[in-house]
Amino acid sequence: MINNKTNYRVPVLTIAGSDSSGGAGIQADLKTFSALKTFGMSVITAITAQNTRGVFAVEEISKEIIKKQIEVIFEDIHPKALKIGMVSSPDIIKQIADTLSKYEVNNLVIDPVMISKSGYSLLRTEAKENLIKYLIPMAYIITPNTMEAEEITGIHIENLEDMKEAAKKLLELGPKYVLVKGGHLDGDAVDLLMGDGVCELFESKRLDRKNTHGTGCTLSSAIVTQLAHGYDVKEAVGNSKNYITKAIENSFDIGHGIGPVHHFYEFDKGGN
Ligand SMILES: Nc1ncnc2c1ncn2[C@@H]1O[C@H](COP(=O)(O)OP(=O)(O)O)[C@@H](O)[C@H]1O
Ligand SMILES: Cc1ncc(COP(=O)(O)O)c(N)n1
Repeated sequence: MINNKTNYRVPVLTIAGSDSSGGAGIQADLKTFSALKTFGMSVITAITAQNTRGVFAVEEISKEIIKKQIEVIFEDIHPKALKIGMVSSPDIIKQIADTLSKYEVNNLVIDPVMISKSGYSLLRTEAKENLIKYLIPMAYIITPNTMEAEEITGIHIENLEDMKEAAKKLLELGPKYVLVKGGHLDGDAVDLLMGDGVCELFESKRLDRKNTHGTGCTLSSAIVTQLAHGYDVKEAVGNSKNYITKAIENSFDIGHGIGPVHHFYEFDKGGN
């Protein structure tokens, strides 16, 4: 995954919420960006008071400062790839879409975060419509888990066939590719990539681990880094699936609830 395409100076961006306990959200994104040898930047959309046991409060950031953060980044350090994670309100979603539309946006990964592993709603009910109408059509790739794919498409997902049906419906909303993550189904952890003539499965053994806080954030951030390094969509998803599998395998107990996955910062001579 780290080879002559790696360039530690490649700028990447996350637009997401802060997780005070460091396992998910902006913190997971920046850790992944660093571990996968890119220069991470952030636009914070909300502050959550969160730990491994749950989310206890959420305060949304004003849409004016969200707009300003995006503008000053794009007018100075143009990201090679970016992701959008937790965005809880319809107004903030619209603001982000309007602001991004002023710039050339490449490699936009959208992780349509809805509910935390601990069961807290991170997307207001009335925000779903704007997510579908304004943000999803701008994406290069969206990465819903099965519950998010169900919520957006109305298709009940129990198996791979259902995942395929949902992926087709999600593509009709406008993103170039869809990765439906099968982490919440029974059996092996199988993710389905679909779009632009591609239909491919990315599989790993299901790991018996309780500490999966931040898996979705980490996977979508890894995809951002691989796109920024110049990999095509299949390589980017494949490399990222390997990274998240290793990160879950090495996840660890910290705190009293659902602990985080492990990020890898080993020195590697492959980059420049
Ligand atoms: N127990 C597990 N063992 C192996 N891989 C897993 C496990 N749980 C999730 N994954 C993988 O982690 C990634 C994130 O998936 P998922 O947990 O479904 O997303 P989210 O965090 O958005 O709910 C996917 O690649 C999924 O297949
Ligand atoms: C700020 C923020 N963003 C995203 C998640 C989802 O992560 P998970 O599903 O692992 O709880 C989270 N818990 N907090």
